[in-house]
Order: sequence, then structure tokens, then C-alpha cells
Amino acid sequence: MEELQRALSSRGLTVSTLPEKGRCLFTTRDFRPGEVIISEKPYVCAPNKSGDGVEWRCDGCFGTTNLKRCSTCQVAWYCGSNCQKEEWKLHRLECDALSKLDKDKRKSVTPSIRLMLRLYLRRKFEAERVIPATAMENYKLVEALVSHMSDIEEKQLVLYAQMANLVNLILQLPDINIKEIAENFSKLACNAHTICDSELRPLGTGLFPVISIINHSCLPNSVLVFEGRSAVVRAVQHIRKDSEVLISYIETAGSTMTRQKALKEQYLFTCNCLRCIKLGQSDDIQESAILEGYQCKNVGCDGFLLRDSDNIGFICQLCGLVRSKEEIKAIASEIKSWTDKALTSSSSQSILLHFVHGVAGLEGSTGILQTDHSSIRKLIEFDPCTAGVYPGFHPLLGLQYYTCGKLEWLLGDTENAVKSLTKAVDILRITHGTTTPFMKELFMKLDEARAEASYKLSSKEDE
Ligand SMILES: C[S@@+](CC[C@H](N)C(=O)[O-])C[C@H]1O[C@@H](n2cnc3c(N)ncnc32)[C@H](O)[C@@H]1O
Repeated sequence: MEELQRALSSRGLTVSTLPEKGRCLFTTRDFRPGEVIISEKPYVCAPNKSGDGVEWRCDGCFGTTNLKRCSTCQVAWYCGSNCQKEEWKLHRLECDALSKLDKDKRKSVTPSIRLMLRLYLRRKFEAERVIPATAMENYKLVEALVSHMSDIEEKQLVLYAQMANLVNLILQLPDINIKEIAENFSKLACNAHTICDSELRPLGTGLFPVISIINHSCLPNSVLVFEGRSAVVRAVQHIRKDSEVLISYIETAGSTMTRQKALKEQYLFTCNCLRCIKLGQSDDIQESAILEGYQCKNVGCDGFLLRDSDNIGFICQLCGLVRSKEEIKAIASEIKSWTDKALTSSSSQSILLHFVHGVAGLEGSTGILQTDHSSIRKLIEFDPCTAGVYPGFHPLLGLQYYTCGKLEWLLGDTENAVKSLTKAVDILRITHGTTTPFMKELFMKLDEARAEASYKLSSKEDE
């Protein structure tokens, strides 16, 4: 801990403890918006299944192209020899262990199981000094993570025990016990982070034991993004010396009830941040209607359906009509599939067709107002910043302006495209920095849109 404190103090940070939160990360100097507070490589990480037709991602870069399966274990995938070489140190023993499994057992090796296998292999390598332990990277930091073992439900404990058995069976290391592995699964559940690309699409899961000291707020002063597999926390506002660094663990564009439920279920605490305690009951109903309201299907009724407190379905706040959860889920998934098609289409006409279809679904069937890119226009009109849903600089907001700008450009509305892309740049340079390939592409798009807009303007003046 002393070593960690020393390493953090050179970065203007310190770890303190608060009775209601446990460990917290505090600043010992001011940080300006956009400044990197801390960055960390994953102690261990594993790719997710990709879900877009290709089952796996490369173990090294999490990419999905040119993948070849490890011929020995048949579990790991690589996009080329560079990634394979980089990963070999950790994969060598994992590969040995996995290749002894029968085909059926190999199928149960999920990303969570692989993360745990790698955690124990990393611990072994550290003990044998194959991988050096440093102030910011050592197994002691994993031991210090909260596990909430005494708060989790019996059913969950049984699941962790089954997963721990599988890990034990695969590794067969002499010095691990099942109870400890089960506790580590519980630690992963409330400490691991989903590694996303610049557009916040999930790629994998990683454990970042120092960044895991950062607590949650629904009105955070910082944001966690990823550059490759590394986690980067940036200030999204001016953070004064002696302030707690806070990020959001969840999607903040949800009602207080939804946010509290998500935090309780996964992280086992009740959030008392300013946004959670500020809202009275009536405000929360209004906030819920804006963020999660489903339009009533009764002809002539302008009411919004909200999740009822027993969580059976959705009830109209005006006429009392109830729609089942299943009905709402089916409509939401149909809209999502249209808008996904819109965002992956290559021709502008196809993008528009799918987008319009998606928005028509949004307006006609349910009026869902959520923060995927599909509902962009509605979200932007609703102005989530002023509604207090996002802090001034939030990656999702920047990405929504980016998508909006691209769509406006495709529609030939270059003037508005420039406005939207400028807003995207203003936000994303704070949350994402300025040097990543994603940001360079955005800067280039904005320059091109500006050039096109001024060409159009000068052509008009010449007429
Ligand atoms: C990723 S850890 C954060 C660091 C943790 N405080 C520690 O002592 O290691 C997540 C856990 O911290 C606690 N936590 C995070 N944010 C909190 C908050 N706003 N209020 C209360 N507890 C919080 C919860 O116990 C949660 O499960």
C-alpha cells in the first residue's frame, strides 16, 4: 500500500478510506478538463465473444479479422503472429491446461473463466518472478479488492462455486482453494471493467486493480475510456485538489430507480450521490418519463408508460393501461435491429431507410427514449446535459453528435453536419483526448465537412 501511495503521489493522487464507501481515490492537486488522471494496463483481460457472426476475438488486440485458432488448445484466437507472440507468456501454461480438457468442457470456458485462469497464472508468474511485481501491478492489489461475499445471494454463491470448480479442474495448481477462487469471481463482478472501443462497443473484460479503487457517482467528475486495452480516466470538469475522483459504473441516462437498481444488483451499494438524493418522488416520475417512458398505445392518450414498482410490466401514468414486459421487450428489440442495420449499412440510402424505419418505430410504437445511437435526434432535442443526465462532457453525448453529424452530411445538410461534428469534437477531445486514431479521423471528417460547406456557400454566392 505504501508503494502504491508513493506511485500515486507523483501523479497527484492518494488513496483514502471513507466509512460508507471503503477505499476512495482523492486528488492532491487540481486537474483540468480533459487531463488524464490515471491510466492503467489490464492486470489480466480476456476478449468477449464478438456476437457479430464471428464467435471470438483476437486475444491480443480483440480484433475480429483474419483470426486463426490456437491449434493446441483450440480456445484462444489470434489475428497474426504479433499478437500471438505478445500473449504467449501468459497463454503457454493456459494452453497446456486447456488442451487437456475434453471437447465438451472446453465449451464451458467462457470469457469469465479465462479471466480467472489468467488471474491465477499471473499470480503464479509473479511468485516465480517470471513477471515482475510493481507498485501498480501486483497481486496484493487484487487481494485488496472488495468482494461483498457476505452480501451475495445463495444462488449466486452456488454459481461462483461451480465456476471455481471448473477453474480448479483446469489449472490443477497445488496452492489454490475453491473458496478463494469463488471469492475472486465475486471480486471480478464488482471490480472488473468492460473494455470498449472508442465508440463504446464492448470488446472484452479487464481487471484494473488501481482504477478499481475509484468509486461511483451518477454525476461523475471523470470518465473511464479505453485506448486499445489500456484504461484511461480523464477529468470531465475542473477537479480541485482534495476532491474524490468519481466515475460512473453504469449508464447514467436512466431514472433514479433504474440506476439504483443496477448499482444495488451488481455493486451491492445504495448510491447517495447528489443526483440520487436531490430528486423527490415526483421529479423522479418526470425524469423516468423522459428517459424511459414508453408511449401509451391507447388512441388519444398522451400518457407515458413506466415500469411499475412490482416490475411486472409498464403502466400508463395517465390512463392506467398496462403493457407486459414481454410486449415492450419485443418492440424494443425490433427497433434495435432496424437501427443496428442503419448503423452498419454501407450505402447512404440504406442507412437512411433503416434509420427512418427505426425512428418511426420509436415514435409510433413505444416512444422509447434511450441512449443508443438510434435515438440520437430525440436525445439531442431533449438536451440531456440540461436535464442533468450527462455531465457537460460525456462520451455518449459526443458520439451521438458524431453520428448525427455523419447522418446530416449524408442527407446533404452540410451546414448542420459541421455544427454537429464541431459539438462532437468539443466533447470528445475532453473525454477521449486528441491523439487516438479515432479522434484523428473525427478531426479529418470535420475539416472535410467544413471545406464542403464553404464550397457550397461560395457556389451559392456565385449564382
Ligand atoms: C470498484 S469498487 C470501488 C472501490 C471500493 N470502495 C474499495 O474499497 O475497494 C466498487 C465498490 O465500492 C463501493 N462503492 C463504490 N461507489 C460507491 C458509492 N458511491 N457509495 C457507496 N459505496 C460505493 C461499493 O461497495 C462497490 O461495490
